[in-house]
Amino acid sequence: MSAADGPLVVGVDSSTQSTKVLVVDVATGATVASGQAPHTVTSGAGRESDPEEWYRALREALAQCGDAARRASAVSVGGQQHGLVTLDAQGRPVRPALLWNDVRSAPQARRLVDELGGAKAWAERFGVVPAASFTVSKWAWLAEHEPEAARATAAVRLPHDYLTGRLTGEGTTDRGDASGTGWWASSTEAYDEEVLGRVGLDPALLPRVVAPGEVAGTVRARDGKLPFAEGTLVAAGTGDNAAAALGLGLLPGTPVLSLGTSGTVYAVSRNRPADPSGTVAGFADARGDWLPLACTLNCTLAVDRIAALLGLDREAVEAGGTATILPYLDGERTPNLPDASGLLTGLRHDTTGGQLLQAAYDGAVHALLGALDRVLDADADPAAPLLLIGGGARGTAWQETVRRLSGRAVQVPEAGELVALGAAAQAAGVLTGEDPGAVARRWDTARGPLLDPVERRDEATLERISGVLAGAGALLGSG
Ligand SMILES: Nc1ncnc2c1ncn2[C@@H]1O[C@H](COP(=O)(O)OP(=O)(O)O)[C@@H](O)[C@H]1O
Ligand SMILES: O=C(CO)[C@@H](O)[C@H](O)COP(=O)(O)O
Repeated sequence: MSAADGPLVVGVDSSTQSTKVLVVDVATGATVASGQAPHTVTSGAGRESDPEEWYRALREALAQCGDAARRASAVSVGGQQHGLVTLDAQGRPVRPALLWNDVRSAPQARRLVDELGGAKAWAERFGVVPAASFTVSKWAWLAEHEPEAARATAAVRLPHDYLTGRLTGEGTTDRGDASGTGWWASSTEAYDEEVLGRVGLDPALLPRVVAPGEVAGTVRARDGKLPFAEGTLVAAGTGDNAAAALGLGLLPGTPVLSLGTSGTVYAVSRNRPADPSGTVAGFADARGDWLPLACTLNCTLAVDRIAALLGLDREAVEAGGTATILPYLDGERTPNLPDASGLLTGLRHDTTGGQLLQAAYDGAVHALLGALDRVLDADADPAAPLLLIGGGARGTAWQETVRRLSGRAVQVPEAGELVALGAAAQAAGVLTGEDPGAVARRWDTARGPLLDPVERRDEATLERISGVLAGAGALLGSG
């Protein structure tokens, strides 16, 4: 933390496990204060969180920033993508939010794909093929299972829209987060009335899509519990992956691997993506380009859970052995196996606990690397380092697994909170008129150690995992 040279901005990351807040000096990019507060996520069949708790966590994290937050001139919120927030006429949640990793909506997703012309038609029109994660599938689930809650809903929001609305009192979103709903068509860059009609959602319930660089509103301190002065600028905000892309000042050709509750792999592209296999979601970014992205449901939490079951520290991995783990503890999205559970095979008398733990890391990274080339444009430089971010990027076992299985150079930015930093860059952009990507590059946010590529990628392990996956169809719920 350092003294500030310029005006201050606040960047917020409201992600699955917690809210993180940074107060950043616009002139230098230095973090002058930070805060963090946890969220509660239900376990069991679904994954739900109370949006009011996100707001309490935001206030708590801001309070930890002390006077610095009170001096901020602009604020922006990055949030976990896809979550369905349903509000009543008073703006209060009708029920807890259905989160991106809640797979109960898988049957509704499959039905929507069939009803609107199949996967290819969806990819071409919407950029995405609905999976359980997408908001449209969640609304269809709600309408079917809790029709009273659907009827009581006066406004539908994404997590970052909800928090932005608590700041401004207005219903807004941005193209980045809207592109993960399944009711925003990437081909027209607008809400799609046909799909909304199909799931019985009135377009009037949806937020206004704020254009890149436009202000969402200003702080209205209606409850007096926020540190911001009334009139503080509020930027559009965006989904957490699009915010991290801003935070890295990402340019086309550089891939990002994010290791958090979700694992994601993505790149910025000037070309609108349309992958009919559904592996790569053709999201919009927050600046006017595109963000082809693949996402897994099982990343750091799944590997930490397996370490806990083995009674091992998360770094206690050992090389060798023949074990394969598909760590699909929450079902899986990439590959699209919402009904799957974790699978262990190849166990021998001499298999060690450390080898099992390494197999869990390998299984978590395998699916992400399988999509790596598909998120990059054909002319991307294969020597460009992979940027490794998210909580897991701090771990040596994660870093070494990615190096060994990708064969690429890996760069680990020193800045830990790239989603919050991206939101801060967006807030700085509305203050100074700069492009947020250029702000992040000026702040040199991607700076960090560069780990050389390994001599030879570990193809044998990747092939073994692919083989297990191909042969385990019925066990994984796809047979
Ligand atoms: N030093 C570390 N080494 C490995 N993993 C870590 C480390 N610190 C945090 N993590 C992992 O980071 C995860 C949280 O990452 P984060 O990106 O903040 O998640 P999310 O954005 O989904 O809330 C935790 O599940 C934890 O396993
Ligand atoms: O669903 C996706 C991306 O499509 C996830 O990446 C969510 O956006 C949640 O992110 P984290 O909380 O794991 O950062």
